[in-house]
Amino acid sequence: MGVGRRMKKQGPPPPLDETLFSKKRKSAAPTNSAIKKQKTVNGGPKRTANSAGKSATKGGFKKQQRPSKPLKAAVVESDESDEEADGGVDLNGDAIDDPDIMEDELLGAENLSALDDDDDDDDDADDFAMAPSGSEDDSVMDSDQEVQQKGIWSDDEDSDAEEMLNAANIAGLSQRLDQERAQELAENEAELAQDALQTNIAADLSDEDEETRQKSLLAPDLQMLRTRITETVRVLTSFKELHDPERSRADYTQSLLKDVCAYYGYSEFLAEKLYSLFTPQEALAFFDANETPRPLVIRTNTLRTHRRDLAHALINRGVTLEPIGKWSKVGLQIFESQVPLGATPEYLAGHYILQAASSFLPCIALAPQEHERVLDMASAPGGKATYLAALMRNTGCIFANDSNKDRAKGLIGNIHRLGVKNTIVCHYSALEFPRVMGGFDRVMLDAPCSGTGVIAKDASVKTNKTEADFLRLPHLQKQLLLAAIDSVDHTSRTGGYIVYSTCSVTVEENEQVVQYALNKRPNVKLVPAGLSFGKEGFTRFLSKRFHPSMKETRRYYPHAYNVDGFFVAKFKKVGPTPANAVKAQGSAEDKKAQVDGTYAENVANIDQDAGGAVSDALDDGDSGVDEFGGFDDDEDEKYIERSLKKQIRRKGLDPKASKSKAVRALTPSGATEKKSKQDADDNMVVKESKIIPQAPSRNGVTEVGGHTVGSSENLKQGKSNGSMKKKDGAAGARVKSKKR
Ligand SMILES: C[S@@+](CC[C@H](N)C(=O)[O-])C[C@H]1O[C@@H](n2cnc3c(N)ncnc32)[C@H](O)[C@@H]1O
Repeated sequence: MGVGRRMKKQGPPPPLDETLFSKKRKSAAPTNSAIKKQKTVNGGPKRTANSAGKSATKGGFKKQQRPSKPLKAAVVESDESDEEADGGVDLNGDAIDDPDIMEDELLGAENLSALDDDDDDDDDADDFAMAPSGSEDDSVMDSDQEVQQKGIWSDDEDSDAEEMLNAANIAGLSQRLDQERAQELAENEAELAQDALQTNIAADLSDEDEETRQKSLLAPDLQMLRTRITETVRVLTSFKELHDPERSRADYTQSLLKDVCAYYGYSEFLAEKLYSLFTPQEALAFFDANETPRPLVIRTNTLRTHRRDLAHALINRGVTLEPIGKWSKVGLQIFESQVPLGATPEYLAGHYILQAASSFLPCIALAPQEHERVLDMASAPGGKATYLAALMRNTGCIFANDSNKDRAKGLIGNIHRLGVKNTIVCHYSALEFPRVMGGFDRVMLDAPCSGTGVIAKDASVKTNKTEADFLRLPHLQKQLLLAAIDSVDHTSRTGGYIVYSTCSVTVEENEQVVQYALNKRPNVKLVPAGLSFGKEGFTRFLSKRFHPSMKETRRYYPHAYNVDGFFVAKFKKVGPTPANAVKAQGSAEDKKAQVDGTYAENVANIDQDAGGAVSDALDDGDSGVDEFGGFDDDEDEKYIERSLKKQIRRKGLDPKASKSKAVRALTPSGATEKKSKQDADDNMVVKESKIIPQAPSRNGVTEVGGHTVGSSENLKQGKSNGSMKKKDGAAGARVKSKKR
């Protein structure tokens, strides 16, 4: 520890021995020689300050000399000296106003008592020097006296000094003191550095664990991390040529993910999840893009103005802008603005709304027509609902629903400001549709999601999403999507469409949800979203396989299009809702689970319920399954054959040898149908939390992240095989009696 700190911590000076100063006090300022002498005494211990004991001389001297006010006036230039002098005054009973001084005093008092307890301390000399001169301990006095003899002026010196002191040499002296002060500080620094070094040496740097621990305490070297990330990505991209033979791809990937977490601040869990969506190079671009905000975009409200007029008005206010691209006739990208865009007269008059470009996409995909009846299931704060109203030119009727009443208030504000007149706001849980209302021409489900597409807007997503979120959210999304599908009127002359969107890029919240809906509602199919750009949805992801039509869905990434990450899927409802499907939605269990947050735990159970409900509908062979129309028998045949071959292979038989059998299986003979029934039942087991080995489904939608579920194939079987009714006798009976 440096001299300066030691001196501070040594505490307040002892009470003055007035006999030593009585004459000085009366005299004028100390003479130059007196000051010189003092500095000599001060300087000595400073230069040998590395030794703790030696600093005692300095301490003893300083503390005793400072209270002499003339000396202070003439000599004391440094803050430290000031403090110490004041401290001395304070200890003698003067009032303390300066909290720093108070702290010094307290520290000093502590140190004094500590030193009292520690007779063996090297600093004994200090203690003694600091001790009141009236101490009874002779040895203490000796030590103290020695110091005093060095530091205290004699009367002769005093008078010499007085003669020599003048204004000029005070200035010179002051300068020298400054230099000495600077030197002292430098020495202190050096001593501190030395101390720190010694501490490190004592910590045994050779110990690897300790080294790692020390490293982890340091701020990451971002430049080094960045270089390593780039280098690892380079190796992973050309692995064969560039990899170190000692290291596997998994090694490189693990080290890359670790660096990504340190560099960008992701949890390991999320970094891995997002990384798995891309090639290493693209993943890096994605992570980078999440570090910069997307362009600010406004949507022209065509219910109030035209984009050109709005652009002129804003340019006149000092806004630099341009159209966002050919794909939108209403978007304007803002580059610079002299005015707050949320408070311009045009904004207040409802000529535009601040809306991310990617959030236009689901509305363009839904493409509502004038005079239609549209449901926006989760609509607050209304960016999309008000766009739908504009696309419909304020005709027809939009039900803008959101379960969150507070958010619905914001929605109402936007509806008023933008002059929307065809919209009714409600706040049900969307799970309650279509029991609340159904028969819509189109339904928009912009689902609540994890927000992995908008990390640039909300960096907390990097760390606050857990595995439970990716069970809970997809479960809710699946149930909401079934509700959306069931709320549409498949006989709508102009519509019959559902758009599902999220601002997340994870497969769990997108393709898996869509696949679930395809499996549970064979009366819908994916159709082109009508969007001029965007990447195709995954038809396979890791070990998962999705329906080929998944390529009709669209993915948006910040690094690819400079828009928020988004997902859009468009369905066409081609058949009626299964008879018992509505029962599955908004069930008592669903609501309870939603309220008490037990979705994750109940996922398997609830899903089975839902599966049961679907199978109810499927079971009834006579319940007009044909109404589910839109199935392609030829296409199904292909899948059925493939599935049967797989089964044969699993049994250890040669599928080629058994080809005739497999082909026979395609004919609806009783035996094969029974087997098929068994497969269908197996496939109805839906458990998200477990991967259950299952027989493949036979509509081409084989395994979906460990689920296998009912399919169009089941429907046909249900029709031709009355035994399926047994699965839910009650449901079957009910539909049957209705038919009769
Ligand atoms: C992504 S935001 C919707 C944004 C909105 N579509 C827009 O463009 O302004 C998701 C919304 O879903 C709502 N939500 C969550 N769970 C819901 C449920 N069970 N039923 C209805 N709305 C729900 C949330 O309150 C939230 O406002």
